[in-house]
Parts: sequence; structure tokens; C-alpha cells
Amino acid sequence: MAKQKQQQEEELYAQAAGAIGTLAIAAGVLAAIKDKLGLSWPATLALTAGALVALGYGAYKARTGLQRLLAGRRQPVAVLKQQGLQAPAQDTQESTDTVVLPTAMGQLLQRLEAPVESVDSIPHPTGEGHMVRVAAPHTTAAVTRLREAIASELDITQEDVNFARVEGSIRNARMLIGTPYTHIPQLPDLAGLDLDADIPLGYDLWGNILTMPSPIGKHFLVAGETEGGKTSFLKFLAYLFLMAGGRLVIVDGKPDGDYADFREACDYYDNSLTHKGVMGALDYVRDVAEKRGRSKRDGGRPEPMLVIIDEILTFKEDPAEGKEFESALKLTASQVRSARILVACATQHPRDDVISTVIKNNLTVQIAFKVMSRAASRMILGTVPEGVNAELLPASARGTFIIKDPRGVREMRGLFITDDMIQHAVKARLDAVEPNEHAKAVLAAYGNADFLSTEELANALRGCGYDIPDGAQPMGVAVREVIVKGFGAAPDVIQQGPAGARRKGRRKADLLALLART
Ligand SMILES: Nc1ncnc2c1ncn2[C@@H]1O[C@H](COP(=O)(O)OP(=O)(O)OP(=O)(O)O)[C@@H](O)[C@H]1O
Repeated sequence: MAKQKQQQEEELYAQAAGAIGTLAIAAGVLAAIKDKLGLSWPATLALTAGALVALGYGAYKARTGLQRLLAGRRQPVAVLKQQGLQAPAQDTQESTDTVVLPTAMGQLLQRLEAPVESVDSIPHPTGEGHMVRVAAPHTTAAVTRLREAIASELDITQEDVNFARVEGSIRNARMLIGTPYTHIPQLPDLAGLDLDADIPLGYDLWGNILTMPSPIGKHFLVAGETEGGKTSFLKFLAYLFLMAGGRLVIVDGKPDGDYADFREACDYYDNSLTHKGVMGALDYVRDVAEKRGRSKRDGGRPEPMLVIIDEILTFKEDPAEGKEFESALKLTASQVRSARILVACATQHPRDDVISTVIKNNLTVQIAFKVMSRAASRMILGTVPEGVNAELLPASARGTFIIKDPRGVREMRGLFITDDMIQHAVKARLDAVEPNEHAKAVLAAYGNADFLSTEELANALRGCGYDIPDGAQPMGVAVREVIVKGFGAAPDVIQQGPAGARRKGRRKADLLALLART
């Protein structure tokens, strides 16, 4: 730096001396021919000054043009105007321009004045891969922030310029030029999955499986615009819990019944979209935590439990009920953590009235799917390293998200499971429980029916040898007794059937759910 400054000063003095000398010579020449041309003194002086300015400008253009030609430089790209992009410091230029990197990508990054130390080609199944090493003291942000400029130079879309973190390094980044997340890995073998260890969650641009540390003891906030992949992500998480012997509580606050396949395997499932429904679930969960707390003294380690609440706006729409819901959520989040119960709340409305301080403070693992603005990204993720922005997630690869957890901040695409896989896992959970003789009789009575009225069930049970009296009340009581003997408890009686012919009875799914809990 000092050397450069001294050089600049010397140049300035030399230029000043040259200018004075040239001015004197030019004035002399013009004075000599002044009378011949019939010029006045002011005209002579004005002409001298004008000629010198023109000469100086011409010399400057010639010199800088020659310098650029020799250095093989181009004009700075217009795209360097990208928001937040600053011209690199002089000393950075010095260190990176001295060696011309051998690969075309290396040279492109140098042209964009990125402080790169090396750029090597690395294989990628469908695109063009590069390993970029940034010169100290810079971090990979010095290159990742040039995404727009690189896309502009290569005349491709920003979505085709992708970066992947290199675990444990702040100076190395993998870069993919091409469509992101085309390389979909096989689902890892989940047999023997331990929820107390790392769990697989997604994959990177190269198709490598990425994990997160054990989710036990954490709560999740999952947010992003509609169709980003939140439900698929939560279904995958629920699937992991099923496969690893964990318990499930699902409050589905959306009307489409997205989680219905899990219903029979849930300890508690509610799709009523009501305040009562969500509050009932939170009460239930706190109750389980309290029981677990008491039995802890016996030395047992309870199965992890995942509580999904999707979509939280449904329970916040009414201000008074919303307040109650938030208080209950806060209480639940703090009380159940040590009981190996984790809460995951999702929303497709990343706004501050939905993701309130209470939500943010209690759900400490944040997962952002694609959003429409940098502000929305910040709303979900809070403080993140420069350049991390869920607005920039690829629209072409649904299910891509940024996760912020104790391991750091990283982008990945979620592992995807089909409805068939969910149904298999649920069936396996149900099959794993051997029903006792009473439960078997009740299930046999249902056969393929989803719903039986109390009377129909009483008739079928009589056929199995149960002594069930006629008459509404004793019959209902006797049927309930058989159910309780078989399942430990009886599900609520509900009304089903066409209007005008509604019948009181019970759903088979509710009985199976009870079975899954035992
Ligand atoms: N990891 C993934 N890999 C491939 N496709 C995915 C992935 N995640 C989601 N998708 C696809 O993206 C679409 C939207 O996913 P999903 O329903 O989970 O979004 P969402 O964010 O829950 O939407 P909404 O908020 O409207 O409920 C689905 O059709 C799904 O098949």
C-alpha cells in the first residue's frame, strides 16, 4: 500500500512538471506566431490552454488503453453494480492479479475482481463443477455474492450459478454451473435409525446426503411461500420418527388433509382447524411430558415424540384465541423439551404478525423455504452470514431450503418420500402391535367398513359371543366396555351418515390409532 502511494505521488509531481514545461513552450510558440496570425493576447492564452487540455486528455486515453491491452483486462462489468457489491480493495487486486489462474472460470472470477486463490474443475454428473478457494482473509461470501455478475458474464440465469458449502471451511466453496439439484440420491437405509444421533434431512448440489444433529431437545420453525415444500419436509420428518419408533402428534390446520395417511399411527391427530383442536393437542402433549417426568425417576428413556402444527396462522386468525394459542405453545415448548418431545410449527405466511417474537424465541431451529423477499427470509432465519437469502432458492427445485441449526446455516434439498412409503410405515407400526383377543374381535367386526354405528358393532360382537343387551343405553355401555378391554380406552362417539339419517358410532381409524399408542 505505502509503495503504491509513493508511486502515485511521484507520478503526480512528474505530471505537474511536465505540464508547466509544456505550457511554457506552447505559450512561447504561440507568442512567436501571434502577430503573424493577428491574434490578441487573451485569444493566444485561451488557445494555448485549450490545446493543452486536448493534448492531455488524448495522452491519458492512449495510456490507459495501452495498459488495459497489456493486462488483458476488460471493461468492468456493468453487473458489478449488484446491490451490496463493493469494489474490492486495491491490495486484493494486487494479490489476485499477479498470477493468472489457468481455468476459464478462474480467469472469469479474476476479471470480476474476486479474491480467488485457486479454481479447479471438479466432476458433476449433469453440470460443470468447480472448487473455488478464496484468498485469506476473505471468506466464500466474496465469491458467492458475485452470483449475478457471473450469470451475466456467462449469459445464463442466476439459478444456474450455484454454490455449496464445504463442511468446516470458510474459504472453500463448490460451484455448480447448471441446473441445481438434478442429482437425486437414494434414500439412505433408515433401518436402525437413531433419533439421538445425526439424522438425514436432504442432499446437496452433488447429491451428497446432508444431516442435522439429533433433533431431540429442539423445536422447529418451518416457513416459506406456498408450494415450497414445507409439508413434504414435515412428512419426511414424521416418517423418520415412525421408522425410528418415535411417537407422533399432528395438528393439521389446513383443510386438504395432507397428513391423513399418518392418522392411524398418531397418538393424537386433529384436522378440525379449530382453536379447541389445537389447544387440546397442546394439553395432551404437556400431559404426556408430565407423566414422562414422573416416570423418569424409574430410569426409563421415553420414545421421542414429534408434534407438528401446520398451519399456525389458522390458530392465530382470531386475536384473542391467537394469544391463548401462543401462550400455550410457549408453555408447551418450554415444558416438553426435557421429555424428549419436539414441536415443529409451519406457516406459509412469513410475516411478523405470524412469526411473532414468541414463535421465534421458542422455535430455535429455523428452516426457510423459498420466499418472495429478502425481508421474509430474514424474518424466518434471523441473523445469517452475508449472501444467505431464501429469496434466491431455486424455483425449479421444489423442496430446497435453508436450515439454521447448531451446525450452522446451509442450503439443501429435502429428501422426498412417496405416499406409498408413508402408508407402509404406518402399516408396519400398526402391525408391530399385536391386538389382544377383544381388540381382534372389534376389528373383525369392522371388516372393511370405516365406520360402524354402535348398534351395528353390538350386533357383530354378539355374533362373536359377547353378551350385549338390547336397548340403547345398556347396549352402548356394553359395547364401550368391550372396546376399552381391547384398546385400553374408547374413542369418542361421533355422528356419521347423510343428513336426516345420521348414526352415532365409532371410526375404525380411531381404534387403530389407539392400538398404535399401546
Ligand atoms: N424435496 C422435494 N423433492 C421433490 N419435490 C418436492 C420436494 N418437496 C416438495 N416437492 C414437491 O413440491 C410440491 C409442493 O410441496 P408441498 O406441498 O410440500 O409444499 P408446501 O410448502 O407445503 O405448500 P403449501 O404451503 O401450499 O401447503 C409438491 O408437489 C411436492 O411434490
